[in-house]
Amino acid sequence: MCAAQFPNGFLWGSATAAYQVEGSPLADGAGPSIWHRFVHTPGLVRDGDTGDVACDHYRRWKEDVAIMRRLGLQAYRFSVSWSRILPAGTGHVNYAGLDFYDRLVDALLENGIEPLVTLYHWDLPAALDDRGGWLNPEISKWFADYAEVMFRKLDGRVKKWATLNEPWVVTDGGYLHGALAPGHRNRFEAPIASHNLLRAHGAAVQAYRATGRHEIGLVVNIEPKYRASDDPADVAATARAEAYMNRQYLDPVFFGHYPKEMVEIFGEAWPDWPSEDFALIQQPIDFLGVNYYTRSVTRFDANAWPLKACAVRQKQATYTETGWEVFAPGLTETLLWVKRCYGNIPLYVTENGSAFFDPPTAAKGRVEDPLRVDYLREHLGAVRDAIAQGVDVRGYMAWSLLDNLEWSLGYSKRFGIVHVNFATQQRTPKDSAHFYAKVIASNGAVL
Ligand SMILES: CO[C@H](O)c1c[n+]2c([nH]1)[C@H](O)[C@@H](O)[C@H](O)[C@H]2CO
Repeated sequence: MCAAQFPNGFLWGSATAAYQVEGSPLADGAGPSIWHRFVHTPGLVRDGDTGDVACDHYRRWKEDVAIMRRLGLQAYRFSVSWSRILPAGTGHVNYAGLDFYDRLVDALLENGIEPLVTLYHWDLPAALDDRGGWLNPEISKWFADYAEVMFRKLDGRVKKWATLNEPWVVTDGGYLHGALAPGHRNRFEAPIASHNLLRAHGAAVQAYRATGRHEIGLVVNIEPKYRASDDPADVAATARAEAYMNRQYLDPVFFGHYPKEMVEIFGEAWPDWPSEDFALIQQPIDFLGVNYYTRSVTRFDANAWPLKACAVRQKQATYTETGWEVFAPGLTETLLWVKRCYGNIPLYVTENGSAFFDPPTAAKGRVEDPLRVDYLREHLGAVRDAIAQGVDVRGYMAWSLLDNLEWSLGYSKRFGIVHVNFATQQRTPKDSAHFYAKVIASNGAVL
């Protein structure tokens, strides 16, 4: 029997997000986003870091496309900054902003690199936040109108669209715990923001079906929950955690209802949703993007709000700089779980990667990152194992192409396979990039 392998046509790429790499947030008529506001609010981002320059990708995009070409990337997943396109979030279109993405897409295609475009990767126009943002039910129309501008401009050259990146993180970070923009801590707001994110997703998919000729999907983060013991309290806590992080978005999209645990988790803060909303949310999608980083061994914790569950640190495990256990089998399990629970919808691993401290360059022009090479090798093996067990995985996007702004953690955590010297903006492919290039060239055979 031949060794398990990746199918012909498997799409090998990498991923970034607008606010994390572009810089120049207000250039050429762009409006501010909630992240521009958040980073310029003292005390919210480590070391006072901002995305004002980031990786200067807004100006160095040609150089970055050339790096992708040299690495042999077949795809590049990036996000569009809504407030570059519609500075006020609705109304006037800023054509200079559109032109940036128009040129980027053409350059990618000229270099044989397929663009995968995420419409929303957390950087809501500040002007819409002033109108309630994700708490305002009108945002489903605002988002669909913005999406239509992008579809009209790029559809055809862009053949894979994702509406949202990780609605769970947007909600949990931005509205429940407050660590991310817009920094709210309100258990009554969180369900409303989350529900409106899903409504907006549905409205954008509906808009795409009217004019789009290719594929559109949703990107979710999935963190498999392993119970710490068979104690009923731990079993129940694990079920709550799985519902809250992993099923809260997939159940409505695929089944038209929320997991029953949501009422238990949010109590009086969980509204009765209008049934017509689920018809909007449940628009059929063409693929699902899965972002996987780690697992969580979960136990009951009476003090953990609002889940009453927490993760248990694993003694023998390796942990990344972001405190995440390295656990590659969890990626296989996650891909199998999606197939088992939601059917064999085409899947892309739209993010997978690790933050490790990169030692000073051993030799000029070289950045050794052995832990990231190991992480990449183990997790690509996990994808191959899922494919061998019948999961329709069609691509893998390494997070991230470049070291970049890790949101509230600033530039303190490096996920890139390409090192960025933020003082000089010099890019240096790390050993992990050179390893990934060999994986791509052999379609995974070198693993
Ligand atoms: C909770 O982990 C999430 O799956 C997740 C991890 N990550 C993400 N989501 C975001 O999509 C990226 O913008 C982050 O830079 C990246 C690394 O933190």
